[in-house]
Amino acid sequence: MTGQNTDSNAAPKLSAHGIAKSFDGREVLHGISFDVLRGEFLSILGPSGCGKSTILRILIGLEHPDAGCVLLDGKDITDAAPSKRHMGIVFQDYALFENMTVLGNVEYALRFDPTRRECRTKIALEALASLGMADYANKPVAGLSGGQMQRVSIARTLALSPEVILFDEPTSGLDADARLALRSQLKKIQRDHGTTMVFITHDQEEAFALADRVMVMGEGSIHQLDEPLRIVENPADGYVRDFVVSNLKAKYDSLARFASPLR
Ligand SMILES: Nc1ncnc2c1ncn2[C@@H]1O[C@H](COP(=O)(O)OP(=O)(O)OP(=O)(O)O)[C@@H](O)[C@H]1O
Repeated sequence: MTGQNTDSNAAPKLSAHGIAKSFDGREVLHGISFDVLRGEFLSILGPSGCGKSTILRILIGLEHPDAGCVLLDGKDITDAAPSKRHMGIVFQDYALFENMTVLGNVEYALRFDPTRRECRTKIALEALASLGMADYANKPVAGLSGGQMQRVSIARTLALSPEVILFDEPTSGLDADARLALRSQLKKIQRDHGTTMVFITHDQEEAFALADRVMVMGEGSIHQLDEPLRIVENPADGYVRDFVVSNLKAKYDSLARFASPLR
């Protein structure tokens, strides 16, 4: 694996060290280690079944690793409850209450936070505004498009001011226009809020369009972690070249404008 950190002086926000995980006697993660830098957008790219969601679930505490540890700001949180990790997660299927309004959904989680309960409507409206959904606040969720529902779901996570947001293929149910709109909103949130983001996808173009760095996974292991252009210019091995670079190149001949010739 190459290119762990772009700045060796930057303390990582989130780290995974030697994470291993088996299900039913089959090891699906083989001692994975990586850092996510403060305020960074890290895309985790890999084919279906390679272990992307399992990593995310371990980072947020929905699964416990068999070996290894998770650090947040250098502190071991491997055994901490998900609610104590200062992280939010956004799933592909939105997980909204369809019988409630847009505002009701975003306010819901804030009701359980004594420090924010009183001003939950203001916080929820600000989060919805960040996603361009403030005008929909009083509409029922049931009538929204998939892209709008996903934006509400992200606003609900953002309202809790997580230090890290994990995204589990949030665009895979959306059409091309909605995907593009959501991508630019995520980048804006990253810029405006300085939130550290980890985004998993099996779509090469999406991973490269969004990320400060991309982590390319094969079956349960990391092949390369680096900045997008560096991966394009210097794929670590044949797998990265075939799964990522050739794929991108086939999709976009224009890639040749900024990449050196593929070897
Ligand atoms: N709770 C579980 N019980 C048994 N097997 C599991 C469990 N969770 C994941 N797996 C298996 O672990 C492997 C990795 O799954 P994971 O969902 O992490 O992959 P993924 O890369 O996110 O795939 P996809 O892109 O299809 O969601 C798969 O073979 C999956 O079937």
